[in-house]
Amino acid sequence: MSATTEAPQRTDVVLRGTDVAVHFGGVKAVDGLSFALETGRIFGILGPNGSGKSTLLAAITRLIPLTRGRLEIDGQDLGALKPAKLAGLGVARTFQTVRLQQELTVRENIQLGADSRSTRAGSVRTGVDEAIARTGLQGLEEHLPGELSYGTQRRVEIARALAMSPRLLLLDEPTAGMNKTERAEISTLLRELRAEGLTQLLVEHDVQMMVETCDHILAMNFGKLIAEGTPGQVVRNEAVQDAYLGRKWRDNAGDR
Ligand SMILES: Nc1ncnc2c1ncn2[C@@H]1O[C@H](COP(=O)(O)OP(=O)(O)OP(=O)(O)O)[C@@H](O)[C@H]1O
Repeated sequence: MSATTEAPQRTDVVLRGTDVAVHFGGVKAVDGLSFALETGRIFGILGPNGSGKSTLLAAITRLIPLTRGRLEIDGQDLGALKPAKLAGLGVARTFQTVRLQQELTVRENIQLGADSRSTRAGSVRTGVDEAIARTGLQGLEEHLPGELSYGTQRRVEIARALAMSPRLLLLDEPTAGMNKTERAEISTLLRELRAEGLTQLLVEHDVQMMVETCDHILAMNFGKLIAEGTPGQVVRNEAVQDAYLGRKWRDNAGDR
């Protein structure tokens, strides 16, 4: 890992969840999660399909109400906040399926992010041109999303989120549809942003990418936390291997 992608040593909590639960009738999509995301670190959520990862992100962004528990950004209770106020708190996200304005160009989509920019202390300032450059979209600014590959559209989503100058960036499978080289580029970008102090929460099925990118991983199954720790600790955890990874990761996790 290069010096520019090291995690800064800070300990203040950006997002805290206490006994967070989201139930859909009898389905306990998220069921009593407690966690603390400290400033300037990359947190990952690992788990099989249906384990509650996207529901947790939706709860954090106030798209789905909590059944129980509490979420706080910088100590402020999210339950009392309208979803539209989240950008002002510096929370930006990308979605599992691309959600770009199809009739707007790449630049115009990214400008939308800049228009809802956070002015909050601790946010990472990124202008529209810088967001375009950092996500490798130069030359594509005047294209419509439909003219771009799926992987490139996902980069536009990341650029739009960066243009919001976030303090907390939530990424739901940001590298889905990307090839190995593109995934490595995104991993490098996320680690550069971490070095600038940006706290990130990453949901991703590519375990290798998670191991290489994250400082701390929360592993979920059936809405509950089954393990957490460094990537190495989590991929060596037997419950995680049984639920999701398979045993090949036991001896193959590296030292992280
Ligand atoms: N709006 C909803 N209404 C009812 N059940 C839902 C709703 N959204 C999610 N669920 C259920 O909640 C559980 C958790 O789903 P969720 O999409 O959060 O899992 P996930 O870990 O993100 O899965 P994937 O990896 O496939 O994206 C699943 O059983 C799902 O069917």
